[in-house]
Amino acid sequence: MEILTSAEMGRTDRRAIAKGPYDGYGLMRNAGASVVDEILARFAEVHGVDVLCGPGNNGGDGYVVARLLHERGLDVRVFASAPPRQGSDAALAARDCSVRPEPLSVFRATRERLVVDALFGAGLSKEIGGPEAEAIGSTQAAGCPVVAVDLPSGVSGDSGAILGAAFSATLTVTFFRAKPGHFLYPGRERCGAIVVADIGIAPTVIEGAGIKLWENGPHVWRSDFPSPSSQMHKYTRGHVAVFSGGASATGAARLSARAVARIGAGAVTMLSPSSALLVNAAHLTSIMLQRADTLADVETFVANRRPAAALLGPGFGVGETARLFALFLLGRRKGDLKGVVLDADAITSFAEEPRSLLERMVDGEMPELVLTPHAAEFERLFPDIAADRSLSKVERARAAALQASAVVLLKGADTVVAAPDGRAVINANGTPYLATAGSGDVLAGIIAGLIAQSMPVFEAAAAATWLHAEAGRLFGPGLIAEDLPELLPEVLSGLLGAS
Ligand SMILES: NC(=O)C1=CN([C@@H]2O[C@H](COP(=O)(O)OP(=O)(O)OC[C@H]3O[C@@H](n4cnc5c(N)ncnc54)[C@H](O)[C@@H]3O)[C@@H](O)[C@H]2O)[C@@H](O)CC1
Ligand SMILES: [K+]
Repeated sequence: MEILTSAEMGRTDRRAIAKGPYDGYGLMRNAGASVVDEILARFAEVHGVDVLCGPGNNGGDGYVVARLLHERGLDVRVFASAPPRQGSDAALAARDCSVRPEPLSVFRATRERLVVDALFGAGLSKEIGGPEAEAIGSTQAAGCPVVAVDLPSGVSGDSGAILGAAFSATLTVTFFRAKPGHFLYPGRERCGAIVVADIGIAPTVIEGAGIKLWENGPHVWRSDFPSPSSQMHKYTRGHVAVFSGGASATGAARLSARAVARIGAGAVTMLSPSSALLVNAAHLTSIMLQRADTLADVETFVANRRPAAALLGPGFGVGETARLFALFLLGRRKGDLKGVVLDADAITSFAEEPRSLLERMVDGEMPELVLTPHAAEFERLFPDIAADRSLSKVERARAAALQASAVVLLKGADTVVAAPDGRAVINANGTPYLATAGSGDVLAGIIAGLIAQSMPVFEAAAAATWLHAEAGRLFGPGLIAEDLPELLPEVLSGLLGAS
């Protein structure tokens, strides 16, 4: 489940070759064979295949595919953009392929034939132009199925960015492990279905290689996931403070509070300004309500009731009060308050003076901080990182996490969660139905609820992202944010086993 950058994959290939049993050409033959297996399984009705080969090892994989399909009696044509470098594995693969290559410039896609894209993979180093761009255009116009070898050519394996132009594949077969570009947009939508094929590289080859990026899923955080024991009472199951906005903006915090409760925290207190007490009281049942207008009110509450986690931001309003409350919470000791989740308005409140937030960590004894920005909020808090177009979404989240000594959850269809120590996950189980008002408030509540139950913060944020997306998928069309907390029990049953 690790995700490897191009450089990490290159090192892995070299290490695997050094360890054996496969040499470079052996791995290439396995790679080509795995692509052929997928083609035969999924495109049984196709009789004509056009294999487009680039000059590097991605093209080498293409020659293997062409040879194997030709040996099975399919009508195969090969179009090469340039010959492989002499002495390379790709040159061996081209030598062993009896289909004579034609120049890429004569290639015209037709609707009936399958295109195998083996122009560029991990080695894509500049914008695509010339005959390669024309081949992409012709394929797109024909609307024929496309199987991409390793990556759709034009998609950066490291960032998912499109360099000039890119194929839109029906299927992408990649090798050993997925790459960031398979999960990060816009690359992700160019990949079609993704198959990660075993090409004979032992998983032990990456042990000790310092891989710190994973596809998000229970394998990353399941062992830290809370499960209540019979000795617990409600406060040892975690008490969360959720801050409400004013009288006309209380819904967001109530959505958060509901999610905190549903994810298993033992108790939730809504801290509400006087102006909103009646509105909140009218809508809350098991969730406790406490008046909190001033910092003194919050101080008294925290001292007396000692919440394990706090969530500030949803519907709260942007301004001085949010900054004051946030900095007070972050100034506690970790022994008293495990973590603080700052979302939405609480993030925007620091846009004018981010330093007070980003430099708050004076020692490791302070509460952990989780920031949950969407792209615009991220840009407000981390303008320099957001402006650096050379960084992938994973690198942006990591840089921000390091700068803020916080777990940063950078939202989107490809949400990334990063920790200050460089660990990161990309989430891939989302659904477009999650893009609905209040969805983020629920997510923030799930995170706070898990932190209160003593889950480490990075794992809590990653787990919350995955559970939230599972709930969204479970509901499907017609989803509104109110549905999400109510679906958590079913998602949790699936995760924990209904016992
Ligand atoms: N032993 C290995 O290392 C293995 C590698 N494999 C394949 O090898 C691929 C990586 O091979 P390479 O590192 O040779 O890289 P690629 O084959 O992806 O591309 C490198 C070549 O393309 C040229 N190039 C890059 N961008 C270009 C552009 N925009 N326009 C024109 N030319 C451009 C480069 O100058 C270089 O000649 C993987 O994606 C995978 O498909 C697999 O065969 C498995 C084993
Ligand atoms: K490719």
